[in-house]
Amino acid sequence: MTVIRTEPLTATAFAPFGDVIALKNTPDRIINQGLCGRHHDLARVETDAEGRTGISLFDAEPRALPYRLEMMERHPLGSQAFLPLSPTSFLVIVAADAGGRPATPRAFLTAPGQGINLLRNVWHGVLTPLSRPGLFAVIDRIGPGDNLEEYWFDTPYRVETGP
Ligand SMILES: NC(=O)N[C@@H](O)C(=O)O
Ligand code: NI
Repeated sequence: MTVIRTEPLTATAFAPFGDVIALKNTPDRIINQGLCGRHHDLARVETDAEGRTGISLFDAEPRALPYRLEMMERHPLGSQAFLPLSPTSFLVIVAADAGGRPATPRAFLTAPGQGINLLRNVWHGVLTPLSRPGLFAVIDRIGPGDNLEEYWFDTPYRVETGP
């Protein structure tokens, strides 16, 4: 089984796949009579003309490392963002496309509280919390058509904690 080692999630490393959603060092705007910092426009939310962007809640069972990666998926019609509703770290697995299937995956561990936005049609593992509660706000495309493509690996990968 091929081993994938986790990397810390950074905006630069994740840029080809999407956005890291986290507080900036300083807010873009101070609003609400000076009582709130707005950290503005942090993610590239995408949808097709037939769809709309919706907000859902996912209550997911936690998994553990080492993690057996058997399948990756992508959403050809829109982006998908995951915002943890608790200060927990979760596992984010992504891959470039290689002729209609995932290339070698990369696995990132979020810092507690970091969220992510996956760009349209980016291969990814399903939401993978590593502790309870696995409660996330999910912002993604709602609409007609098939917005889910799955790829099942002949041989699973084993995702382990990085060096
Ligand atoms: N299927 C679904 O709504 N969730 C997945 O897309 C996922 O990325 O977890
Ligand atoms: Ni998804």
